[in-house]
Amino acid sequence: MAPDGRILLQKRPAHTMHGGLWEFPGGKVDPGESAEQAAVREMEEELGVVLKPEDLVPVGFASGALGADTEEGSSQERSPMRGIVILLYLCRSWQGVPAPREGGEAGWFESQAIADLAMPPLDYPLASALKVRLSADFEKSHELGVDRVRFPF
Ligand SMILES: Nc1nc2c([nH]c(=O)n2[C@H]2C[C@H](O)[C@@H](COP(=O)(O)OP(=O)(O)OP(=O)(O)O)O2)c(=O)[nH]1
Repeated sequence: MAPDGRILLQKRPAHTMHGGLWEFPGGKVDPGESAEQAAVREMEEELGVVLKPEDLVPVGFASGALGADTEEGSSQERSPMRGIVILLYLCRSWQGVPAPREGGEAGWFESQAIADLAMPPLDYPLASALKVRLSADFEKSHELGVDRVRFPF
């Protein structure tokens, strides 16, 4: 999240599952990694920015069937279902300027605009969890008289 409250999302490459849809940046956890280590690694690999694991604030999670709403998903329905759980973290500080390294597209969005984007199914509940979290942060900063967090809803 940028200091002005905008959130970075990236567009999934056209040829992949959910291709062309906007998603929260991230990727799969490798064996032996924690979720936070995976997030730090993926942000460096995909966007060229360095995050500290301690700067990651858990926001929420979403779970469902892998590839739901896709052709891949419907073919998987005939085999044992493979589940997917996505964890969303908020990070307000990093080193470097985020830019897609793998030829994709990234964009900064006002948080209230995210739910109007075309996204894979699990990114919608993640966007709702983010909205709740930012709202709580705003209320808290308001109570404390701190004008640290912009709340655009
Ligand atoms: N963001 C998101 N991904 C989803 C949803 N449903 C679903 O099956 N997926 C899949 C797409 C991807 O295969 C996987 C996310 O892994 P990923 O971000 O590492 O994407 P990827 O497999 O295309 O990339 P990579 O591992 O080759 O780098 O989860 C969803 O609702 N949101």
